[in-house]
Amino acid sequence: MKKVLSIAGSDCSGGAGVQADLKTFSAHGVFGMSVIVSVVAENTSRVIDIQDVTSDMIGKQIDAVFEDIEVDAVKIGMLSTPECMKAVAEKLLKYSPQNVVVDPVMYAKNGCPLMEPSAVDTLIETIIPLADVLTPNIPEAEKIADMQISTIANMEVAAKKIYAMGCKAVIVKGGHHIGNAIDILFDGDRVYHFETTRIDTKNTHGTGCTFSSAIASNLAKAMSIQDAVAQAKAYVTMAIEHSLAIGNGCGPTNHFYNLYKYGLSEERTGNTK
Ligand SMILES: Nc1ncnc2c1ncn2[C@@H]1O[C@H](COP(=O)(O)OP(=O)(O)OP(=O)(O)O)[C@@H](O)[C@H]1O
Ligand SMILES: Cc1ncc(CO)c(N)n1
Repeated sequence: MKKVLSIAGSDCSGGAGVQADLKTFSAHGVFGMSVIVSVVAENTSRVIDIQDVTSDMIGKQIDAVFEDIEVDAVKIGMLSTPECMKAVAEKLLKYSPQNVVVDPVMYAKNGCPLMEPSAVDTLIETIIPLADVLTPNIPEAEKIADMQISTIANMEVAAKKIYAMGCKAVIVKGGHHIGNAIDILFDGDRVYHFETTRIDTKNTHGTGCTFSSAIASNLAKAMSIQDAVAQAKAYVTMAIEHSLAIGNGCGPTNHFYNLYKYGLSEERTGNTK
């Protein structure tokens, strides 16, 4: 069985962060592992508080995984401060895992900040160059590329600008745009569009975590980046289509529907060892 590690924040309400990542991994038939970088007291409506785990303890969790287990892909989510970023970057440089997907989380769906605004420079310097795939949403791409994005053409320019910062591929996600949900992938060579009709729901808490974890799972199974993104897009679309009206704010994506629909065939899990 392929093994995928999430390095991210904990969402106690279960819709985003490490919890969404582990649910996505299970639905993809890969073995999920987690390094908790921050404990977030949050729900579908608001973020109450953030407690970062110490750099030392972040490092020790990463050591614990890598000294014992072969990791096929890593998904990195919320890193709230430069200290958290440096702790993660140091260990990634040490272990140089394959298939690193970075979701540069800055805000929750309800608009609450999850990253210190001043940490963008450290993100660009230490984390982005380690990413095989970077998955910013539009507000995150605006901050990283330091430009406004209001059109698909702007999304393409931002993807190319961010690619030049040293990651191997960038997907600017269109969840925050109007009209169809269009994601733009730039792999240094070509621009690809992944488009679905927009689903009319407020229950989109954790869509970005779901999407990036699905990409990491697919890369672990040796798919090309293009195929990994195409299948992750299908996965997240279904998870939004069947999203759950849990809580009073933006409800979470639904992983069980995907599980039941596809089942866990040998072909789907990659192998049965
Ligand atoms: N209403 C929607 N209908 C269809 N697809 C959507 C919708 N909202 C988001 N998506 C898709 O979900 C994926 C995640 O994009 P999004 O921009 O929502 O991420 P995000 O803002 O980082 O999510 P979060 O911060 O809540 O984890 C993308 O593939 C995007 O196109
Ligand atoms: C812990 C955590 N990570 C990521 C997100 C983004 O949705 C969130 N709301 N909470």
